[in-house]
Amino acid sequence: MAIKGLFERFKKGLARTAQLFNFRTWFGRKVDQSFLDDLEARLIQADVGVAATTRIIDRVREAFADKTADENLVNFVKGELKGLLEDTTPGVLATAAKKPTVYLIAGVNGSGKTTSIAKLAQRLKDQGNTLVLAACDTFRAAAADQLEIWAKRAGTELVRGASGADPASVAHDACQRAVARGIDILIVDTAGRLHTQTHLMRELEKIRNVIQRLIPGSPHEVLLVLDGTNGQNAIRQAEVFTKSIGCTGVILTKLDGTAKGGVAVAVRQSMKLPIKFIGVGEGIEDLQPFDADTFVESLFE
Ligand SMILES: Nc1nc2c(ncn2[C@@H]2O[C@H](COP(=O)(O)OP(=O)(O)OP(=O)(O)O)[C@@H](O)[C@H]2O)c(=O)[nH]1
Repeated sequence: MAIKGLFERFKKGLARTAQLFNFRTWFGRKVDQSFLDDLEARLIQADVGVAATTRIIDRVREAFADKTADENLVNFVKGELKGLLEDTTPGVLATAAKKPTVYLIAGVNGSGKTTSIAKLAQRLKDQGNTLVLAACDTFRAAAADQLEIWAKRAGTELVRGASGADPASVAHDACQRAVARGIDILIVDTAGRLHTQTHLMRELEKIRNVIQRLIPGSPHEVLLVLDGTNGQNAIRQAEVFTKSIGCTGVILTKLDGTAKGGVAVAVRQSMKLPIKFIGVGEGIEDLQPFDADTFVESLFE
């Protein structure tokens, strides 16, 4: 997508968070303690996180104490946010030297996991890849049904098990099928809720081990889907999942429904996980490669 189109989409999707970054009304104010307190409150409200907020406030104090707030200050804050996001390669996912490439997708129920997989599958298919989707949430038949609908729509194959089947066995079948058919990419959906967290994490580890055994060097990405509207709670989820299955990146969803879009900074800072994609709407085209520059610029529009 052209940069302008991407920018417009980000801008529309991030409009609620952007309301908090409308600092132009503050132009002409003196950068004193009261100004810094107001700036701090906005950053915290946007869920940028305490550590990142403190750093930004300290840096603004250093550079602008007793000056007058103007465009330079806005550009300075933009620069700080971009720096904290440490973006490297927007939306780029690792690929296998020898196919299939495997992406394992995790996240709690309702985070937007299935929808994100559908959007990602469509994107990868449009790029000319062949795909297999594996529905490893065998506890909730509805989850596999939903994925099946999306798979049909995207014209990709789906592997699913009987209700209550061992999720690792579904992963096993999907790996075998992907290898046998010379498929480019296998995307593995997993359950997000079991009766205990320990059980859930153990199941995820088991799936991961099966994939690793059948397709050496995989999974090439373990993507954690986090609901942006959860703000700081998303960080806690990220900690639990990362500890258990070692995530490599994040898909941050539902940023269009929240003023807490600053959580992208908090996730990047506290978890050191790159944000690969963001969800800025329910449409299939609303999963966009995360780009720190575009993200920050659209917050200040
Ligand atoms: N506004 C908005 N809605 C989204 C976005 N991503 C997902 N959703 C919606 O969030 C709801 C939950 O998404 P699912 O994909 O079903 O979530 P899940 O994590 O797979 O949850 P289960 O299906 O319960 O396992 C759906 O109504 C999606 O349309 C987004 O970026 N923006």
